[in-house]
Amino acid sequence: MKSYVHLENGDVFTGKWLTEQPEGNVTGEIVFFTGMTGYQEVLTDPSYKNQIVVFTYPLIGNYGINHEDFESSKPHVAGVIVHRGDLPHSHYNANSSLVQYLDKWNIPMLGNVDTRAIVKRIRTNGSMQACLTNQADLKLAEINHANEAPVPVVSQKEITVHGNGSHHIVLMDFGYKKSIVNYLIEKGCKVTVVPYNTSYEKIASLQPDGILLSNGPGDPVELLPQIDNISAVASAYPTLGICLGHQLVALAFGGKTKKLLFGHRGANQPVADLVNKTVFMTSQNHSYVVDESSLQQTDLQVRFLQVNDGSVEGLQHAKLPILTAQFHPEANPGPAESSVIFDEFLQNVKSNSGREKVYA
Ligand SMILES: NC(=O)CC[C@H](N)C(=O)O
Repeated sequence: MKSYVHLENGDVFTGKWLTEQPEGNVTGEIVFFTGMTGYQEVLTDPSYKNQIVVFTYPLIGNYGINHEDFESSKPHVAGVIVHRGDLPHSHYNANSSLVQYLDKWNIPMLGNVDTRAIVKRIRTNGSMQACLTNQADLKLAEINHANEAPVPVVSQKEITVHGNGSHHIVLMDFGYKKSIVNYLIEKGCKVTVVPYNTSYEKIASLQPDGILLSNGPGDPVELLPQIDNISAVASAYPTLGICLGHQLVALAFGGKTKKLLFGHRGANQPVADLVNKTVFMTSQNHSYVVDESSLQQTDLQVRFLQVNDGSVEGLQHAKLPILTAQFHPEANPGPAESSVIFDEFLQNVKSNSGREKVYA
């Protein structure tokens, strides 16, 4: 039976279900990921909540699914589009196939799709809404189905503590990837993960040495009701913002964000560090960027730039120990060379230790 990918602009592509076929139509924003590997991390990164991911590498699933590479406890993507995704897998660490894993969570995967043609269309028309379905004809309203704001759904509801190192980092969870916590623990931190809307007062009562504003799904502007709280927290402690966390710092200190035509998602995105005069390869997954022109009247300075399109990839504050990265210094999937960002953050944490916590 033929199945279809309908794009918001009217384009239709055919495919075949490689997983159980879904009960109804599956809608979401269609985006593409260019890494050759890393599908397990992508599927379980909460930043992909409500998105349909097209994998550009034509052979997905060939090393199966293992116990170690999850970025959270379950997959968050709305659907998956591949060229081939059901060939037998082989890896010493694998304990299920990609198809078995997706079926367990009722996430549909459409295969035999001309993924290159879809990606070319997204690159021209921009990211858009899409629908995976058995129906050859669909009305635009059925494709343009709005999804609920994703951060309140993916952020954890309880406070949890991880590791027992000597630097205490409070991570505000907008949809965090496990690798961020693992990195901090490896570097000698105790990490307290708190829900995205935890108040400044509650965070202060935890006596953090530093704050990590995590990655997460959706448009940063959806979190404007939280922005005064985020500003109070970031102004009071050495802070590192990653991806959505970076965008939230920009909004909290007077900057603006805007949507890229088709986003950056992959494992070979070059970034220039304007302070250290270096270029490194990074792992990325974002649709939105900080608008450089909006930073002029603020205390935020551009620290990192995308080499391919010149967009803002990170910031530092002129007076406060605040550092941000649009890319993922924790990598997973992808190159780990930008993990030095964690060292710089922890240096800020150490330099601040023993001082009054509140700068104001
Ligand atoms: N990985 C992220 O944190 C993504 C940030 C934001 N949701 C974006 O798409 O730009």
